[in-house]
This record gives sequence, C-alpha cells and structure tokens, in this order.
Amino acid sequence: MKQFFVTGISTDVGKTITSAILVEALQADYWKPVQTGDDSDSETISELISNTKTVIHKSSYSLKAPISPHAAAALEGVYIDHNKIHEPKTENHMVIEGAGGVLVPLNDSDTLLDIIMPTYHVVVVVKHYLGSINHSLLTIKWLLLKGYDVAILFNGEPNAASEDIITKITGVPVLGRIGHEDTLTKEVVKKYAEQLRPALMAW
Ligand SMILES: Nc1ncnc2c1ncn2[C@@H]1O[C@H](COP(=O)(O)OP(=O)(O)OP(=O)(O)O)[C@@H](O)[C@H]1O
Ligand SMILES: C[C@H](N)[C@H](N)CCCCCC(=O)O
Ligand SMILES: [Mg+2]
Repeated sequence: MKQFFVTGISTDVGKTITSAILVEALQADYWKPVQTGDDSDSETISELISNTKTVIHKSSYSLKAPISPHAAAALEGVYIDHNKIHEPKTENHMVIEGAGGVLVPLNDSDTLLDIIMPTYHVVVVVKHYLGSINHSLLTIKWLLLKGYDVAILFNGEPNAASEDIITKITGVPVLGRIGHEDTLTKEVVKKYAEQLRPALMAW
C-alpha cells in the first residue's frame, strides 16, 4: 500500500484532476485533509472516477471561504491543528490532495508541508504560465531539500522551454503529462489512468 501526496506549484494547477487520475489508475482511496471553498474536491473526485474500490475519506477540516486555510479557519474561529490531521486507515493505496502549494499556511506556524509524511510519494503538478518556472523550482527544490521522493506531472498545454529547464535543473523524474482537455469526464480520467498506471506501479 503506497501513499501519493499530490501537491502543485500553486492553486488551480490541476491537483484534483491529477488526483482523480491517480485514484482511478491505482483503485486508490482519496483524502483531502484540508478543504477550503464550496467547490469540494472530494465531490469532483467522486464524479470523475469509475472504479468501485475507492473510498473517499472525509476532510479533517472543511472551511467555507475559498482562501488560504489559515485565513479561512480564522474567519470561522477554528484553529487548524496539524497534530489532529491523521491519515485514514485503509488497505488500499491512498491519494492525498494538498491545498494550494506546499507552503500554504494551516495556522501561524504550520504549513501543508507539515502533513506530508516522509514515506509519501510526492507528485508535483506543474502547469505552464509566465512565472511557473520559478514556482516549480521553488516547490521542487524545497521538497528535495526536505528529503522527499518527488516526481513531476505536467498538466495543460505543453511548453518545452519550461518543461525541459525544470527537469534539467531539478533532476526529478517526470511521471507523465495531462493535455488540455475540453471537458474532464470519467472517460478522460480512465484514458490517463491507463497511461500513468505503469509509472505509478513502478514508483
Ligand atoms: N488538463 C486540463 N484540461 C482542462 N481543464 C483543466 C485541466 N487541468 C485542470 N483543469 C481545470 O482547471 C481548474 C483547476 O483545476 P483543479 O481544480 O484540478 O486545480 P487544483 O490544483 O486542484 O486547485 P485547488 O488548489 O483549489 O485544489 C478546474 O476547473 C479544472 O477543471
Ligand atoms: C481556495 C483554493 N481553491 C484552495 N483550496 C486554497 C488555495 C490557497 C492559496 C494560498 C496562497 O498561496 O495564496
Ligand atoms: Mg483541488
């Protein structure tokens, strides 16, 4: 049983669609420890997967405001205690989706990084935009410095200039890529799940 932590170089880069593909590829469980905003990633996952083995676990913290968890929690008078965020038990593989990027704050001192266990396989979703090379190198180099086992998943329109330099400078393996899709459906998720399964099983 392996755990895959899906983070990204920022918010809105494709962590949820990537998580759905990993869940489908591995018939894994899914867990979003900290959810902010109404558009629930867990609901999106349930709409995009087809396998019947997956268990979608309840978030440890679900906050209304679509902003940083530390701020969303403060608005509700909640304190996010990372010591109270415990990975659910399962016999299946587990896909865990972060919130935003790795240094998004949970409170005044802890960030998402504090819930990434050393044994997790960390997938960094990289989507191209002007500024994404810097965000990618900051994210990946920080994770490597902290000793994590990291792989990149490129998402969206290809951009060779960015992708080549990010992989060259970081030396981190590329798990695969997800192209821009007009609509994200169960069938699209299944297509990428088939493509990515061998690399995930070998990791
Ligand atoms: N390859 C793709 N093709 C088309 N649309 C995409 C693709 N990847 C992501 N999107 C769309 O971009 C938006 C952001 O994607 P997603 O919700 O997966 O980001 P996220 O990183 O999970 O964000 P958050 O930090 O809120 O969890 C969504 O509307 C999603 O449908
Ligand atoms: C609301 C959004 N969809 C995510 N759930 C939270 C993103 C927090 C980003 C914080 C930041 O880096 O500025
Ligand atoms: Mg998401």
